[in-house]
Amino acid sequence: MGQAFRKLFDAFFGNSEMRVVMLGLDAAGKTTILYKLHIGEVLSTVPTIGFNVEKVQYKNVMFTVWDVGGQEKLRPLWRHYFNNTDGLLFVFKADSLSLCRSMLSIPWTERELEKAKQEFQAIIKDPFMLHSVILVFANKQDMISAYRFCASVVRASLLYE
Ligand SMILES: Nc1nc2c(ncn2[C@@H]2O[C@H](COP(=O)(O)OP(=O)(O)OP(=O)(O)O)[C@@H](O)[C@H]2O)c(=O)[nH]1
Ligand SMILES: [Mg+2]
Repeated sequence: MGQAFRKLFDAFFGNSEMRVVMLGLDAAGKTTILYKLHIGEVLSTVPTIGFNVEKVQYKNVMFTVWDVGGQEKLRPLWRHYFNNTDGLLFVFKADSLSLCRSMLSIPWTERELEKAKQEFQAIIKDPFMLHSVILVFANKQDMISAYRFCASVVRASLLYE
């Protein structure tokens, strides 16, 4: 996880203040990531109603990171966070079980991944987001267990795409 954030942060390097908005479907892990970045610990979370915002210092850059609730009823509010945003961190659940279900065409997870893709595409088409740096973060990859082989096949095909 650290490497991916380091790359995002390096892309910004040279500026002193940056605004990042973190979006993704509910339970993707956004708030967990926010506090891991902020205090270096994994805290227990509750679903975000509204937003959390924290400042994260990396080298000479101060990032203001907005973590916005991802529940369906809250998604129409995402666009209010787009203005003046330098970076988008889009988080989706890439635990192996979800990916394997998707690969094996089990409908519930397919819809979830498809929904995440649709939401992501809508965000990056918004005029306020056209010049934002984007990082898409495949979270929950620690949840592998028996699905390891299936997951690596899915990951390989995602990378290929
Ligand atoms: N195994 C595992 N669990 C994770 C990971 N990241 C988050 N979780 C768990 O997933 C659940 C949801 O995490 P949150 O950070 O609250 O999710 P969120 O994206 O902020 O959800 P909303 O606020 O509803 O949009 C929590 O129980 C977390 O502990 C991860 O990388 N691995
Ligand atoms: Mg949250």
